[in-house]
Amino acid sequence: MIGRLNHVAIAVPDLAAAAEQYRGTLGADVGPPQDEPAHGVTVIFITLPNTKIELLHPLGDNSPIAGFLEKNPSGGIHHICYEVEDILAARDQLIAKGARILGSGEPKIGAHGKPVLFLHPKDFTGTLVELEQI
Ligand SMILES: CC[C@H](C(=O)O)C(=O)SCCNC(=O)CCNC(=O)[C@H](O)C(C)(C)COP(=O)(O)OP(=O)(O)OC[C@H]1O[C@@H](n2cnc3c(N)ncnc32)[C@H](O)[C@@H]1OP(=O)(O)O
Ligand SMILES: [Co+2]
Repeated sequence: MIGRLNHVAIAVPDLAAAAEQYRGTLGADVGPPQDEPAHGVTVIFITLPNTKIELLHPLGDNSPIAGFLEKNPSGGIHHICYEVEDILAARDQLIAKGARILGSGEPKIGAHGKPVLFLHPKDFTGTLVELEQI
């Protein structure tokens, strides 16, 4: 079911400072900020040779990552995103195996313009898993 690692997401308290750390200190290829109001975040993608890092910062009053940053004020790894070929088929298989899909259960369009879903962290060894259809 899951394929390539699409990205590892890091929630950060200061997006500009984190971007400069990756650009200036780590010499990485850092993209521009992208507001994603439907997801309650602003994201910056960092392109690596074999995957991406997604820097996340809350956007708006009801960001789903606000609680995470309250518990982790310095920031931290927030989720991991795997690629799938058919997100609805993957969802239905996961539900049949007892996994919980977060939100309405219907995919939303993510930062790459592709459908994404999130799986409950308690079902996957304390790790928030995102699936992105490629
Ligand atoms: C623009 C799209 C972009 C893309 O890649 O395309 C994105 O990635 S958008 C990213 C932002 N959106 C989401 O994260 C959506 C899914 N997330 C959620 O719905 C929430 O964050 C949720 C439900 C996972 C957690 O919400 P909240 O922290 O408010 O709830 P709780 O405090 O009740 O947490 C329940 C339980 O889960 C633990 N938890 C929370 N976040 C994480 C995490 N990132 N990794 C691991 N565990 C997490 C939390 O500590 C609670 O555990 P407990 O033992 O009960 O304390
Ligand atoms: Co993501």
